[in-house]
Amino acid sequence: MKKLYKHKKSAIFAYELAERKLIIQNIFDDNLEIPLYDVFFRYFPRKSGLKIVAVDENATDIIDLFFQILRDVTGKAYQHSLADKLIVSLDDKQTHSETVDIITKTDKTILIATRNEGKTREFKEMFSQLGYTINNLNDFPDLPEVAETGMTFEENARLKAETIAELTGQMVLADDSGLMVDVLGGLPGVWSARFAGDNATDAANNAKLLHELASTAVTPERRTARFHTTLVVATPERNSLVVEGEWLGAIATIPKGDDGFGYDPLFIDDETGKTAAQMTLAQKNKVSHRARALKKLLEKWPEWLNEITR
Ligand SMILES: O=c1[nH]c(=O)c2ncn([C@@H]3O[C@H](COP(=O)(O)OP(=O)(O)OP(=O)(O)O)[C@@H](O)[C@H]3O)c2[nH]1
Ligand SMILES: [Mg+2]
Repeated sequence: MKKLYKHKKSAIFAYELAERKLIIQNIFDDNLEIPLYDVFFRYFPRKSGLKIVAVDENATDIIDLFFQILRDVTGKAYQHSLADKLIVSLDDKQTHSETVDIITKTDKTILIATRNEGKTREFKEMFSQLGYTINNLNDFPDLPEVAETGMTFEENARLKAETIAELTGQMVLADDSGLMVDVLGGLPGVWSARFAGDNATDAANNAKLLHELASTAVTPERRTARFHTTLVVATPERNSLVVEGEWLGAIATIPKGDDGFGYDPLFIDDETGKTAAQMTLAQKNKVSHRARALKKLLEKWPEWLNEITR
């Protein structure tokens, strides 16, 4: 996509001015480019006038921003005023007078259907850059435990997201994830949290993993593994949005590093040779299975959100 515009103050970029449709994107960090659903709007003429969908931003700010972009992109000094109608003028002549239908969503909180504080910390860091506050199920002690009875990551992520969305009436994001070790035929997989038994600690799961690999006399080349995440976003009234992400690596022979959670001290990143627990939160959030899945989610988000607001 051709980059048309760089906003002077914010890290906002405009792409693709085709069919009178403008998509604004933001830069998530150095590597990840995502549609910024937070400053997302669509501009398309309809019989009844112009429809602008502004999500999670003040609608008039978005309109001001739109005209600033229009001026920069066209090089023309468009002016506008917004009262009952949106009036657009160029060189003191009125060029447009249209009724405006503005839909603004201001809820900047996302409920993550998890009790895992390690996952939550990662989501908080990723979403804070988009101005979102994250809650998890530990903030809602009255909500019931959702049993992970599925045989796949998607089934479990759907169970968590869709059950909690039904119960709360809110938009809910769920993550089902796990470690898949090749020589163990993909185990612990969906059973990663329970590998050493129900309510197992991270230390017990790690010890069990090392034991399994030791007993099969696994050579270093045969210790390949991947982390997998399936994310599901659900609302009571829509089909859920499902994406996944994977991170390739290998299992260490001894734990290394103090950061992260779960199997992080044993998971060696293919690219850097560091364990996930030797990375800072910001480093892990650039390459992890969860970050990759979230990037895909944010790419699909505007279109999916637009279906909801119709
Ligand atoms: O070292 C790790 N770094 C990670 O980045 C990671 N992501 C997932 N995992 C492991 O996989 C289980 C998920 O199981 P899971 O998706 O059912 O989550 P969970 O039961 O812990 O919480 P909830 O979200 O279900 O409430 C977790 O407990 C961890 O053992 C990870 N380990
Ligand atoms: Mg779980």
